[in-house]
Amino acid sequence: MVQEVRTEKGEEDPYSNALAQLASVAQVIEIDPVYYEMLKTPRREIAVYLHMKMTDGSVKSFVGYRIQHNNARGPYKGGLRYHPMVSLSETRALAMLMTWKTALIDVPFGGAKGGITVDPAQLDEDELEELTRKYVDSIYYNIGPEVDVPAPDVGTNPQVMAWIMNEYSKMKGYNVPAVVTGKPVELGGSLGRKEATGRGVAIVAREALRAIRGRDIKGAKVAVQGFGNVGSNTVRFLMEMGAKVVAISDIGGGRYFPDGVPVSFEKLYSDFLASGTVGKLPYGTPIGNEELLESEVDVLVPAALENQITEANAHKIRAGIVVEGANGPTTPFADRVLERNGIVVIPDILANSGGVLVSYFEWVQNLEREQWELEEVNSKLEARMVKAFKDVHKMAQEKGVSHRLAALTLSVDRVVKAMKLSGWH
Ligand SMILES: NC(=O)C1=CN([C@@H]2O[C@H](COP(=O)(O)OP(=O)(O)OC[C@H]3O[C@@H](n4cnc5c(N)ncnc54)[C@H](O)[C@@H]3O)[C@@H](O)[C@H]2O)C=CC1
Ligand SMILES: O=C(O)CCC(=O)C(=O)O
Repeated sequence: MVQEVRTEKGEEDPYSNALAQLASVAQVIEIDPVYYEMLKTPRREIAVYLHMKMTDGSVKSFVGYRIQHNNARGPYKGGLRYHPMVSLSETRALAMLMTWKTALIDVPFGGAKGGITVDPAQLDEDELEELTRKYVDSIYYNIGPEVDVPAPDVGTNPQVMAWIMNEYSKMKGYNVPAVVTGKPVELGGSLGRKEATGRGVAIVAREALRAIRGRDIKGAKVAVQGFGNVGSNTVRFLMEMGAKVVAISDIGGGRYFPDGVPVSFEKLYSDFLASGTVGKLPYGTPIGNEELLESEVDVLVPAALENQITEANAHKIRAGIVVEGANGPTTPFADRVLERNGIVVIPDILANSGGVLVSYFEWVQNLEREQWELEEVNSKLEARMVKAFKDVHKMAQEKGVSHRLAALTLSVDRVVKAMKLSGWH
């Protein structure tokens, strides 16, 4: 028993929830106690303090993390988050989720996550670049194409990835595109990576609705919370599939469209950019975040942050299925309530794995100095997402367990096998 690992208490502590998920797997398959103990904690935790001279001459300090959970199946892999609520517990939990996600979608990576506790909207472009470069300088010895490969997450984007690549490459003395994924295409990023997570969420929603409810995605009513990279692309591909997107939201508010979004996705997105938030779109009726989550739809996609479906609102959810675009949007308590109410949850590690899958494609392209056509990326993404869904669905049916437990069980089993074969003990 590792005594120093303490977690905050409460339903919404991300690391406690990640540990609870791991414990649930141990009820389904036998996990050698040595490996179970190893999986409960990350292999390495890095905390760095970044001191910055701001544009106005003041000095500010920020804390950044890189948590490396497991690398039995390959280099550590996972996104980098810039958000004021970034914490050690959250980053630990997200790193563990990445280990399960890479195993489930079966790419040769382990799991990691990084973050800086900062509101990027409060920094100007120069400050953001400087902060990113300082972070890279501080974790330089612990990242690299064969070591740990960061990628975008909440509050970061291809530009931030470009700075990471450049700072790392400067220190190496030569160009190292494979140190990071989600880069701009001009710098070796993969075609299709930016849209990949949302595309994958839409594919999994389509498959799940068909397999579980016997319904076609065409005409199905959908609500999507969050309109960033994942949320907006999920809306885009669901609209392309003919779904009726009746509610969308972001941090600035939401909009309800009883008959579906009344304009094309391109128009919706340009109106969103012009108004700066979904809450100020010139059409649709205003809808609150809670109301959106509780709307009566075939598919609900939480695609913002953790802990959106909790003890407080789980009993009010009226969706047919919940497809987790975000990481950790449903607490374990809420999971049980939804299951009892017959609402199927398609878990994060399956639903949003399209992002890391195309990150893997990007890494391969970088190592081989190749650029794949968009069609090749998208058709590989489609095939792998459909297969992953089918594997999880089959396991859920055979074992009579939730899709989350089936997905976690498949993943943990693969990671434990890799640890065992490598002789970890
Ligand atoms: N970017 C990626 O490729 C991947 C992201 N994810 C997960 O998807 C989720 C979203 O990530 P991104 O779209 O990349 O981040 P983002 O920073 O691009 O967008 C986040 C969105 O959530 C909204 N939001 C924040 N708080 C909200 C609230 N209380 N109510 C409604 N909306 C709120 C923001 O306004 C924004 O629209 C996160 O959980 C992330 O870890 C998972 C897999 C890959
Ligand atoms: O693309 C990646 O490497 C990881 C993206 C990520 O952070 C996630 O899937 O949660």
